Amino acid sequence: MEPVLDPETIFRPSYIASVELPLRTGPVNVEDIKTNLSDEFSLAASSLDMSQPNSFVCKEHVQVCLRIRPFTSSEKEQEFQECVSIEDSTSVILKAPKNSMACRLSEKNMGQMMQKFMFSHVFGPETTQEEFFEGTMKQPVQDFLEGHSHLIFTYGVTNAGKTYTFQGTEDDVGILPRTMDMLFKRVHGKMYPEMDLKPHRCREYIKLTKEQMKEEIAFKNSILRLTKEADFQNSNCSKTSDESEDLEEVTKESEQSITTEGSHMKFSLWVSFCEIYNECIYDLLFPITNDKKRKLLRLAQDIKGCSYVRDLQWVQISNAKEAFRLLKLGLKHQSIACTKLNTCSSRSHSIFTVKILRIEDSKIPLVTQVSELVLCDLAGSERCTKTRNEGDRLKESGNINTSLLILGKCINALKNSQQS
Ligand SMILES: Nc1ncnc2c1ncn2[C@@H]1O[C@H](COP(=O)(O)OP(=O)(O)OP(=O)(O)O)[C@@H](O)[C@H]1O
Repeated sequence: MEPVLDPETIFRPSYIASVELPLRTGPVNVEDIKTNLSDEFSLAASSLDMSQPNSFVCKEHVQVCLRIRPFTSSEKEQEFQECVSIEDSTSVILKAPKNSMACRLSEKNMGQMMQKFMFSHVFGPETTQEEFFEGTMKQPVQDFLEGHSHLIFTYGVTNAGKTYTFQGTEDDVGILPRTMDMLFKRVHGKMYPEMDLKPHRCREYIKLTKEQMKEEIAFKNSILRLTKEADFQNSNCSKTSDESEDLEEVTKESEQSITTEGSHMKFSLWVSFCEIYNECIYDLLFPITNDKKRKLLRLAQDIKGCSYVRDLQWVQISNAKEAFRLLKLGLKHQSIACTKLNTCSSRSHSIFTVKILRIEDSKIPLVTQVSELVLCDLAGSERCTKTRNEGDRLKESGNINTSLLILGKCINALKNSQQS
């Protein structure tokens, strides 16, 4: 069914923000999640050198890119096309839709109101998935491989195109599968073969005993077996590529593996996938307990005060295909429902995290660095018309507090990067 178009909400840009996290993140006070963060924002902003124009961007700690999706066929029939115009590669002009209340009011008072917005980069409707990946993700992925942590998130109201940008479609995959493909192409031939070193808490790692390693391998096998069952034939929401054929096209440059590392440097890659749904955190890779309930996870802090999700499963992956299989398994468990504008709307914030252990592979392997790449697809704030998951009582997401948790992480990163 075609969605009902609402002139007040028709301009639906989506944003992708990329935050470089400092090597050591400082404490995130879990209680702060419920506080008003506007003060924090101004604090972080005031600690920047504001004599520099646009100093967020100058220092390159935060990049905010705007992607404007093409109009759908039903939108084309409406008179919305003139609402947004791209001025140049970093700015857009917005006008209220002609028949909207905002337009009528502004015309009455002072003529049609226009607003200009600036971004790190603006991507127009003709931008392909490949071009968008090249323009936004290639550098962060490269930095990540060199040991810098990054937080990437898509942000926008329902139907803006966040999930399309994040996951993509079967024919044209989005930034997440492309990221995994680039990562594995780069570390090709340099994978650490054992599973004895595992990320732990925030940026730590642990050495597994032989017994623990066996358990780890058994767990990985059981998860991968589950992924075989996780096809999307019964789902209306098949959003990812089945196999990695499309990914062959990802940047030619990315096909070169890392050559700058010492010959003993190896990489161990681990992923986790969770969602925040109505303020509760669930593991998307291991969601069902014996009593068929989803296990609720909690935020915790390590001794340095860095926050992490306790008991979240980390799975070691050996190639991009394994990563896609885990992504698909997780998506099967994600909370999805209908909104007025999107029949297949993500109702939770999904967080896919990749951790890389850089390992000096000598007689006694030594982890020299743990870095993380956090990819969040934030739910658009909108009331649902019906839920997909039977028995769901809570039908709304886009929850303010959980969004603030992620924003809080950004602020924290900003503050720390000012200090360092
Ligand atoms: N760049 C694009 N090119 C073509 N189609 C797009 C593009 N971006 C989004 N779409 C289409 O627009 C619709 C809405 O996109 P999507 O589901 O990604 O929105 P969303 O922001 O994730 O919404 P929600 O928050 O409700 O989950 C989908 O049908 C999607 O295929």
